[in-house]
Amino acid sequence: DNQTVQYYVDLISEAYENGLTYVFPTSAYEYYSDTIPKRAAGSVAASRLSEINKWSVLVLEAGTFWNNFSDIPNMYEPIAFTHFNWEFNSTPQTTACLGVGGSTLINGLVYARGHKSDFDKWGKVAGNRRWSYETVLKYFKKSENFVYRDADAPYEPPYHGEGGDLQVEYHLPRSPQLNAWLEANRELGYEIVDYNANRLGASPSQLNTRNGRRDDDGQAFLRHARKRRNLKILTGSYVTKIQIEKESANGVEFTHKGKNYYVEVRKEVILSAGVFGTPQILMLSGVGPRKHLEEKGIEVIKDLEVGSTLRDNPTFYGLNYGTNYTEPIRPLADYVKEYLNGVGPLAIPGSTQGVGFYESSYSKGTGIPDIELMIAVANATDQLTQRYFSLTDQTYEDVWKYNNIPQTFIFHVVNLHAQSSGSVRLKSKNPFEYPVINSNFLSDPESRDINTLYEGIQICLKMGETKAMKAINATLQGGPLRACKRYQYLSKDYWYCVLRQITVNLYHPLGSCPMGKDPKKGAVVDSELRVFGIKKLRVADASVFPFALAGHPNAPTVMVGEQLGDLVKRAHGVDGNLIA
Ligand SMILES: Cc1cc2nc3c(=O)[nH]c(=O)nc-3n(C[C@H](O)[C@H](O)[C@H](O)COP(=O)(O)OP(=O)(O)OC[C@H]3O[C@@H](n4cnc5c(N)ncnc54)[C@H](O)[C@@H]3O)c2cc1C
Repeated sequence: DNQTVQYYVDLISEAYENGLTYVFPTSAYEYYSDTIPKRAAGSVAASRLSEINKWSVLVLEAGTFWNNFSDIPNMYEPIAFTHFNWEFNSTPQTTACLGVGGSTLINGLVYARGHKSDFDKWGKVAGNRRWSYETVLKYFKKSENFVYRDADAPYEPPYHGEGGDLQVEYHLPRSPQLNAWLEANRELGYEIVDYNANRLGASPSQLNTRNGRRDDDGQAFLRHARKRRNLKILTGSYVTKIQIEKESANGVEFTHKGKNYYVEVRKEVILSAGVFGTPQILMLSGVGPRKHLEEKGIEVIKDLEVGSTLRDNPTFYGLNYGTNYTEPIRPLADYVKEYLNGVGPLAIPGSTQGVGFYESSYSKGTGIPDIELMIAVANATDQLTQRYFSLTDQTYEDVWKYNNIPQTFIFHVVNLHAQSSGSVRLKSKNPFEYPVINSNFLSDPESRDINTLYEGIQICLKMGETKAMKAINATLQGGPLRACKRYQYLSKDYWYCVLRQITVNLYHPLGSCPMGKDPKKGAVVDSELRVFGIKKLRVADASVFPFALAGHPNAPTVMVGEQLGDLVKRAHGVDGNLIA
């Protein structure tokens, strides 16, 4: 009805307005309260463990539950300027000029699991076949509810699940730019494929939406489970330490509404605080690199390489194309009505309409993608974009400011298997200080990371030359970037300079507590997600990934949560209904 439409119009208008002046927190002191959303692996773990009704499960989460605003997928940028965002930042980068961090923002909802070869490698690194493709596919399918609502889109049923908690669907409708891009792919010999079936090629995006509304992991896995009497979710609870005695996790210290509490654990502590929160809590608890902990005055309980690796998918956002197609700009109320019917631009986060997976020269002929391209269409750039990526005024002016937004689309070039690795360290032993995050992008000695991104740019430029793209008069916009004016515009040197200026993360941090066989070689958890040398303590989140995958991390994080459920059940004598 009109009242509902107006409610959403106000919600969205206010968010855009507030975004321009919102002041970011710089520590959990200023910020931590009843405000941050819960998500990902922790939600899956809580859901699966509370299935056993004689077990009591307590979830400690710093934030709160989802709301009507977080449900709107394309509030992707504005929501970064609200209490939903921790706003972790990387240290200034020497190798890539932008070092935007950011963790528990509301995500881009692209459902892309990674390639089967990633998981077969993971199984080897872990020394356990439960992480190999054959097994993880069963977990992916268990979680998934694939709803096929675009009959023209590719779909390979053997790779998808139905009836699981997390919905996956294609967005509707497709834009003319997306169709032109899919056609450009065909012209260049790339197929239109179901990319979750381990294929190279392009497709409209598969998204975690439920009839156009965000289906975040909290809602997906706890919508029903939170009604269970043996599951208690205590929001606004900031975990400061795990109490470890005699190499065993006995309980958890946390702050709730200004008071400190200690909860004793009967079975196990499951740490799912994410790629920055998990290593921070472990180190505060005495589990981490000896030298670093001693420097911070923390008693060392277990010397492990916690936070010594940090990976992401470095991404180049700077390829904007103008076209002769003008996306009609309609009143916001129209878009809201579409959204309430499950379709339209508000239902597509970051306007990411299409994604494609490609080989660089490093992976040529293997069938394993290491480049991803994403196409975002009109409405995806504005002044919030500048704040979102912390772009300098000059870079913003050179690349974005003068584009005619309704005629523009953008290619994002993603390096899937980045070699560079950064770190997560404590600023101090004060648990409310944010950790020190160093992304360390484009730092690999062989320059493979930047070379791969450059090859991705070349694929985009070729796409821009296809008949399909010429038919909409696709023309590269913006530039030359003044910071790179010493190089000939569009030369190889120019692009390398641009890449060092505006490569940022894709908010896909992972791997700060990696799984492996040998703690002496940097592994923090074993193949059953147990922290080496500490009893009753497991980690279940994206920090356990051993390396970056050829996909987006949420689907594999959910898979980790599913594995956790089965591992804990088996360890405590529940055998029925387990996958592995
Ligand atoms: C902007 C953005 C876009 C993204 N786009 C995509 C995408 O399109 N597709 C995709 O697959 N992935 C995407 N991701 C990544 C994906 O969302 C994450 O990989 C995934 O959510 C990681 O889950 P996690 O369980 O490891 O941690 P998180 O989701 O970070 O969850 C950790 C939880 O722990 C809580 N916490 C942390 N510290 C404490 C503490 N001390 N006490 C209490 N609670 C604490 C946090 O509040 C949070 O709720 C994106 C992420 C962002 C930020």
